[in-house]
Amino acid sequence: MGNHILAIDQGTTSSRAIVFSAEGRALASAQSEFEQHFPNDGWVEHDAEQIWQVTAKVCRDALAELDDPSSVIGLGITNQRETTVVWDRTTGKPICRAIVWQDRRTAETCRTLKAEGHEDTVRQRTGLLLDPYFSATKIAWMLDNVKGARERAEHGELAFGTIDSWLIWNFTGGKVHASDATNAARTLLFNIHQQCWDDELLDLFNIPKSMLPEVLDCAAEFGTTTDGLNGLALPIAGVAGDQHAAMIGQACFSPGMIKSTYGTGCFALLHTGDKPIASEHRLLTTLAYRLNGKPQYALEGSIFIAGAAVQWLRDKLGIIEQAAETEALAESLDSNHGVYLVPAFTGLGAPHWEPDARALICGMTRNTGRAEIARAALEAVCYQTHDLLEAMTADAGKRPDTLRVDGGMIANNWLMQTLSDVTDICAERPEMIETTALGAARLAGLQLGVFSSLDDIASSWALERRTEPAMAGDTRETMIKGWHKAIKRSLLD
Ligand SMILES: Nc1ncnc2c1ncn2[C@@H]1O[C@H](COP(=O)(O)OP(=O)(O)O)[C@@H](O)[C@H]1O
Ligand SMILES: O=P(O)(O)OC[C@H](O)CO
Repeated sequence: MGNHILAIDQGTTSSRAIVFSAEGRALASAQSEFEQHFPNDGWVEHDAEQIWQVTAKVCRDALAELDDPSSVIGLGITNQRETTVVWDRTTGKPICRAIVWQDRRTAETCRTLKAEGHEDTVRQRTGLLLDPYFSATKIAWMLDNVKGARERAEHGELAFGTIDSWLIWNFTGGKVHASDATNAARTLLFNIHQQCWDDELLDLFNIPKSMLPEVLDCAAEFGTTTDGLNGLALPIAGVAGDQHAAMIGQACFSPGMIKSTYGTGCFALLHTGDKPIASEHRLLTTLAYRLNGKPQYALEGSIFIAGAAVQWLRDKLGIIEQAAETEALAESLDSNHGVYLVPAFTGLGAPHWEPDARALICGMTRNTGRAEIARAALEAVCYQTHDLLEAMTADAGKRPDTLRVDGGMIANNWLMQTLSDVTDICAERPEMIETTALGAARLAGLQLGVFSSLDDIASSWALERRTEPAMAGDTRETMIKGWHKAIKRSLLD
C-alpha cells in the first residue's frame, strides 16, 4: 500500500493539484486558471460550476502522470477562503455565481451594521470585523437578490458553502455537506470560542441555519470521492483554508511562529497558542488549525493586493511582460527615488479596513519611469508586512524574530531581501514553496496515519534561503515615513 496524497489548492485565480510523497516531494502536478468576472465596480465573481470542473480535471491530470495511481491513498483540500457559494440541494446547481472574497458589494450593509453598534459583538464572537471580505453579508446578498432564494432557503432547499464545502459536495456526489473549522471561522457566523455556528449572528445577518455545513476538524472524515476522479474512491481526509494550510505546510506549530504568504494578496498568520488573543490593532483573531477537537489560534493580518499589483503593472500598465522582470527593474535603482505605490485597488485590509480607500502612486518627477513604479509595487508589499508585524508585536507582546515566507511572489530574491530590510526581521523560504497544497496533504496524511504527530511533520520542513536585515536604520525609517504619508493620502478618498 502506498502513502501518497493528492492535494488540491483551489486558489483565487487557478486550481492546482499536486501528488505528494510522505517526504513532501511533488510527484505529479497540474494547474489551470479559470475565468474572473467583474460585472460591476468592486464586484468579483467566479462560476462555481467551472471551479468544480477545472478542479476535478487538474486532479485527473495529476493522477494520470503517476506510474501507479493506486499509490495515492487520500485527498486533502485547501481553498481560497470566504468566497461564497449557494446551491440547490436537489439539483446541486449554484443559484448564481460565487461572490469572491475580494468583492466589495456589501460595504454599505457592513457600514449600516457598524452604525447600529454590532461590531463589538461580531468581533468578540468571531474574531473578525464587519467588512465585506467575509461570507455572511455575501450570503444575505444572494438571498435578497436572487429571485425566490430567501423563501427556498427558509424551506431548507438551499445549501451554503465556502469553496471547500462546494468541492466536497461535488466529489461525494451530493452526499456530504461539510466544512472545516478554519473555513467556518471566516464566515462571520462561527463562534471561535465555542467552536459552533452562532444563533445570534445567524439572526443578525438573517441567514437560516439549515443552509450551513457541518463543521469538522482539519484532519477528519469528510467522505469518499465518488465523482470527478474517473471512479477513483479516495477518502477526503484533510481540509483547511489556504492560509491555515500554509501554517501547516510551514510547520508553524508553536506559539510565536509566523508565516506570510505572498500570492494575489498577502496573509501573515502568527500562532498564538490555545487561547485566542483579541487584537487591539485591527488584526483578525482566527484559527491556526483545529485537530482532535482542540483549536489553536492565530492573529492574522490580511493584505488584499500583493502580487496582484504586479499583475496590474503587466496587464493594465503594460510596463512589464512577466512578473519576474520586476526583480531586475527594482535592482537597477539605488533607491526608491521617493516614489510610493499604495495598492488600495479594492480598498485597504489590515490594519486599516477601509473598503473605500483607492490606489495611488505619489512622489513622481519627470525622472520617474517603469523601474521606479515596479520597485514601488514591490516595496508596498514590504511596508504593509512591516505594518502588520508592528500590530502583531503590540498585540502579542513579543516581536517575532523570523518570518517563514512562501507564495509565488517570494521567488523574487530582491523582494525577499527588501522584506528583511524593511521589517528588520529574518525571512526564511522553504525548499517546498507550495506550502498551501503541502499543508492540505499533511493534514490528510495525519488523518490517514502517514504521520504520527505534528512533530513528525515538522521534521521534514527544510530551509532553502534565509535573508538577514542589512539596511541602515535611518534609511529604513525614512522609507517607512514616506510610506505612511502615502497611506494617509489614499485614505483621504
Ligand atoms: N518573480 C516575481 N516577482 C514578483 N511577483 C511575482 C513573481 N512571480 C510571481 N509573482 C506574482 O505572484 C502572484 C502569483 O503567486 P501565487 O502564489 O501563484 O498566487 P495565488 O495562489 O494567489 O493565485 C501573481 O500575482 C504574480 O504577479
Ligand atoms: O487564493 P489566494 O491564495 O489568493 O488566497 C485567498 C485568501 O484565502 C483570501 O482570504
